[in-house]
Amino acid sequence: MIINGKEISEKRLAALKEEIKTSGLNPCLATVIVGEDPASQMYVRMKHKACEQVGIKSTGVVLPENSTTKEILAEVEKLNSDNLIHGILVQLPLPKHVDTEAVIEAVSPEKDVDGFHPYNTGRLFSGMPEFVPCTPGGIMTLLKEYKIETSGKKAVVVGRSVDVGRPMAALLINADATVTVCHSRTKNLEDEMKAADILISAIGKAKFVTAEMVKSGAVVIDVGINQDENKRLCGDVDFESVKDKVSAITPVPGGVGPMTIATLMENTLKSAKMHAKL
Ligand SMILES: Nc1nc2c(c(=O)[nH]1)N[C@@H](CN(C=O)c1ccc(C(=O)N[C@@H](CCC(=O)O)C(=O)O)cc1)CN2
Repeated sequence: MIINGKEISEKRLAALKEEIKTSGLNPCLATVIVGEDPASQMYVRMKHKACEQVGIKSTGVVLPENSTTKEILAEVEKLNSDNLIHGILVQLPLPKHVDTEAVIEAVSPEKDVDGFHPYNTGRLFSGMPEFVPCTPGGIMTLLKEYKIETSGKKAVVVGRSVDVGRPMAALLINADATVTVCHSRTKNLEDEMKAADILISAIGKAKFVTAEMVKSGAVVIDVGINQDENKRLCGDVDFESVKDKVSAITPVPGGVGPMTIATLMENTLKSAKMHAKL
């Protein structure tokens, strides 16, 4: 089975549009982008377009590549204190000279729709999630939509990044899976991967995962955003070799990516609802 993230994200966005229309709320998302990385510019454009699609207001702060950490923090502070803004996201990666952790920590936890602030990661790891990072959150939605059982399953997450691998592991633990996190220092990576009922690949290497590395009937979720030898977008998984061996697999494009954006929209509405109660 091919897990169609594009279709599920469209369905979720349509439901969100209806909910916002009747909610009486005026959710608003602010994006911050530093520099001119074309991929980051494209993702930010996609986020503003999704806002328009569902009826969320959006506003964008664009800062030059050579902005200092202090200048970025000042912009984030302005957004924190603007009562009309419910969600703030700083597009990552930031330029190398910027203190990314300081910027992430500067976003008010109540507006942290990316779920990257230590307050929100702490809540997630304590089993009391509030804002969940959008990519792993979107993956959990896909698993639920396709009725893929997690309880008691062996899940292997390859990658330990703060934005994907770690929160993914926490979400799977919260969903009663038995979770192994693998990374660049893991011994016998292939053996670990082959033991997985659910394999989440966030490695960042084009077509790294081949059929020999996955168990028959496993569920394979591909978080990779890479380019193949012909400069075409591809995932971490060699889709053609793996798809016939597994019970379910996400394609790239059209799998996890669209769910990242749909989850961001859901988090923004959630934030607007929380602010309305304050
Ligand atoms: N502040 C954040 N920065 C980044 C995040 C994030 O969640 N918050 N995630 C990624 C990039 N990202 C969103 O920002 C993102 C990546 C990919 C997609 C997507 O829909 N991809 C499509 C293909 C699009 C294409 O044609 O290239 C797909 O997979 O089908 C959406 C969002 C890093 N930074």
